[in-house]
Amino acid sequence: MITRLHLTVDGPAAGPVLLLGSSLGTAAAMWEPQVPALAQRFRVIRYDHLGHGRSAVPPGPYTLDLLGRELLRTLDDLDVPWVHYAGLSLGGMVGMWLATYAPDRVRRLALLCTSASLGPPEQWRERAATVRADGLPTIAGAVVARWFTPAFAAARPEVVATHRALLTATSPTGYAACCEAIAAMDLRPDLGRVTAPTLVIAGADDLATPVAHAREIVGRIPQARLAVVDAAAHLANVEQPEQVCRLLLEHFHEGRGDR
Ligand SMILES: O=C(O)CC1=CCC(=O)O1
Repeated sequence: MITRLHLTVDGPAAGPVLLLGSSLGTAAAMWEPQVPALAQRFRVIRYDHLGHGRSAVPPGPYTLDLLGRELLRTLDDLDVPWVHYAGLSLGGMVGMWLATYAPDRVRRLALLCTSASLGPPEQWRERAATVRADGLPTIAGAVVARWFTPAFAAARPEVVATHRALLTATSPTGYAACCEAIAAMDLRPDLGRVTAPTLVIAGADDLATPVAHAREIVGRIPQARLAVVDAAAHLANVEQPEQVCRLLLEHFHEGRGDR
């Protein structure tokens, strides 16, 4: 099977693989602030979720199980036995799925600005219906307002515009189908199966996936610890690029002797 996921690959061919998963309504470009530093040590593979970026857009609804299995098939296609994994928001949800149901494939895990259960489901189904009917520009203002703090948005309007453009370039079909995956998701009961040492990063000002959601994940994954990044909303890796990069490098570098 040829993978349906679009991949962007950087770094040394022989380096340990670090897989990066992006948030709902973005794509590989979301990780630009971290890639140059990460790619010095790791084979960095950024994938676009199904229905996002340059990946295939099958008709929805999707489930976390579908998104996770698609990624697992991609690793099989690439003959990659295990990865380090970092994912933000939807990327973190898929990372939790992978580390829960294929624990041998994930050596170290970083979960950024994410949640194991992000209700209420009706709101996600309504968002999906709105996007299918009226397109992404209808919701872009409200969504992007949660991606950055007001201070950052005022200081860096060009960064906000770049990320808004990622959102509005996303397929409405793919976006809506992923909203339905989030609506139906509850990863909490099985998080105890995760064996990978896990770093959970939360943005102190994240209204989309508040710090309490990060604490819940830390409470359920056996070897997890929390880092809260100040002056950061939902796209914490964009708003505080150096701090997040340092946290990721430390976490994945600590794993150089694992297994
Ligand atoms: O789009 C949002 O409101 C926040 C979000 C939830 C999952 C994700 O990837 O982003």
